[in-house]
Amino acid sequence: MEKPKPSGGPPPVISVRGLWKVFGPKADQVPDSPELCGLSRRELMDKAGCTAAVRDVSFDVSPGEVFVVMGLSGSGKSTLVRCLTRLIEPTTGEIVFEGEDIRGADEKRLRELRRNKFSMVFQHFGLLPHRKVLDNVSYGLEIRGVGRAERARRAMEVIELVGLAGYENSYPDQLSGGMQQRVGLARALAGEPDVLLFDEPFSALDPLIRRDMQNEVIRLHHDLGKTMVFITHDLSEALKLGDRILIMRDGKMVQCGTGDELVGAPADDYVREFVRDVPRADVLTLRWIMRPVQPDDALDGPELGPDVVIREATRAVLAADKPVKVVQDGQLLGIVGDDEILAVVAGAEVGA
Ligand SMILES: Nc1ncnc2c1ncn2[C@@H]1O[C@H](COP(=O)(O)OP(=O)(O)OP(=O)(O)O)[C@@H](O)[C@H]1O
Repeated sequence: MEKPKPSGGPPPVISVRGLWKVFGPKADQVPDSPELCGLSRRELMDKAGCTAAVRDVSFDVSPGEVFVVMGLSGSGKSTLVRCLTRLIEPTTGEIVFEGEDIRGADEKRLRELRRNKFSMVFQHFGLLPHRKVLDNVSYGLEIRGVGRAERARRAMEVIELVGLAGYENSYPDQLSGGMQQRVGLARALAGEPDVLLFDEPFSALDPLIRRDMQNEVIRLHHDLGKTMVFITHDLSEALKLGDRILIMRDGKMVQCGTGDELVGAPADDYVREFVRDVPRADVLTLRWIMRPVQPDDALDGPELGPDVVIREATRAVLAADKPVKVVQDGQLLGIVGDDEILAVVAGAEVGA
């Protein structure tokens, strides 16, 4: 099991350890059986009639983080995220949310958590067709027993936030797909959840609308700072939105890291293949290409931080007649010159 790295930051919002979800008649036996665990997907089905959708996954989500779960169809993304709120009951493992053991929660507490702490945004919006936008957005508040006037006030607030003011009295089928997904977003935000869970919310939208919606999520995240867990099978979406990305394959976590870690140091051939076509200069930072200082290096060149993306540093490095010093907190970490920049821009592999 890959151990999550300890972090010196605030305690995680969600902490998952050794999580398994196995479907099938002998599900409980699989996690503890080295023999069954060692079987391929096909063999496990033939031998025990089981599918291990999530296999021994561990990770932490930090407050305010956009945490992306990525993988091909069937890799276990939806099952993993549904296990977080026990919409799907895990087979074994630990899930701690804001310090509370979710697996120990009774039905009543789970309902409270799902209503008040988590909100989910789905691919197929899940809007109620006979209700106006305003009433769709305030539906969760209604279930919570919030009064009519307060519901309407809060719903209008989030309708404005997602750019739908003027459409509050429309019905869902009068709106485009992108607008319907904005209603889904507004509905998720209305209850002021601590965590937003997105299950491939933009997969059904056409590319331009999809880009708008991605930007909308970035803007909302910037404005509201909510913790988000976002499922996608699209690497460019993952890189655009995710502070960190967990890559799944056949239920297992293959790698969990920042976009530049996945691109600069893929854990295996599977991840390497995934990130192969990503333009390195757009994702990697100077940290990945700096070289140690040599005795004859001129040290009176310009300074840049190690987290500057190579694409943004290219002009400054090439324009300077001395190598650029990579400096953090007053400490010289390394040097970047024309050669290092050109090697990446020309497509050489870094860290592979
Ligand atoms: N209720 C279920 N019963 C049996 N097997 C299931 C069930 N739900 C999911 N699975 C299996 O678990 C595996 C993971 O499915 P899951 O839907 O989590 O993957 P995914 O990565 O979200 O895929 P997609 O992108 O297609 O939604 C698949 O092999 C799927 O067939």
